[in-house]
Amino acid sequence: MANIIGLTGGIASGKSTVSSMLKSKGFTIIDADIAARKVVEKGEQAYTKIIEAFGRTILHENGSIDRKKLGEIVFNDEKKRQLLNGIIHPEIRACMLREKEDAVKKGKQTVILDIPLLFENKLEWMVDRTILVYVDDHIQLERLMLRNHFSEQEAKSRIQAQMPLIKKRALADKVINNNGSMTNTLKQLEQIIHEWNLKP
Ligand SMILES: CC(C)(COP(=O)(O)OP(=O)(O)OC[C@H]1O[C@@H](n2cnc3c(N)ncnc32)[C@H](O)[C@@H]1O)[C@@H](O)C(=O)NCCC(=O)NCCS
Ligand SMILES: Nc1ncnc2c1ncn2[C@@H]1O[C@H](COP(=O)(O)OP(=O)(O)OP(=O)(O)O)[C@@H](O)[C@H]1O
Repeated sequence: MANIIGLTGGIASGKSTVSSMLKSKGFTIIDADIAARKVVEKGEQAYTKIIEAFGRTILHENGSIDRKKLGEIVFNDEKKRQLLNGIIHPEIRACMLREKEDAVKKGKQTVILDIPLLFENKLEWMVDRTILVYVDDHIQLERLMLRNHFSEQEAKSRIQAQMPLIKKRALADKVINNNGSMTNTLKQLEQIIHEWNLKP
């Protein structure tokens, strides 16, 4: 039986950083943000539904979805965000479950599902155990502004679209505190791998 681990956190809390560490140890990662990009490629079902719902003004000239434009709309309007979520989330889940099954069939002993909205969307059923990558609010805000070149307002509207990390802490099986150095984060991750006896 493979171990299915849910890796979650908040925007810019450090999930990709932790998932890179896991990848370099040979673990298989299935990333919801990557699935979200695949399922909206030109010609996919969700692509057509998004145009029907949001109009052609959210497209680049080449017909692909302008993520910056769509992001500005949905992170400033909860109803529109829910409209997008309703279109895209079922497709993301189906895509991730297919990839997970493929990995299990290939004999992987552990499969990591990196899902930012795992707790918001009550997706605990998809995984056996959960790891939360946590940071304090002010560090999350700083790192998000720095990484995405967002204004404070832009960063806050994205953070506020998610369940506060402090609430997620209470729901996770393990918490990695990513306030400190990457080395410190790696140490905490290695402790969990050891404790849960995870093998790629
Ligand atoms: C709105 C979109 C086009 C913005 O694209 P952009 O390239 O700027 O951001 P990206 O997709 O890399 O997401 C970055 C982070 O934003 C957060 N986020 C994205 N979508 C949402 C959402 N609907 N609600 C809350 N947080 C979200 C996540 O923490 C994610 O890791 C895109 O995020 C999207 O299609 N979102 C809907 C799908 C979704 O919920 N994805 C999250 C993973 S399930
Ligand atoms: N321990 C750390 N010390 C300093 N900077 C860090 C640390 N961990 C992550 N970062 C930086 O913070 C930013 C956010 O980290 P990362 O991209 O891993 O978060 P994420 O949770 O995957 O974000 P998102 O879900 O929004 O893509 C990145 O620029 C990353 O390099």
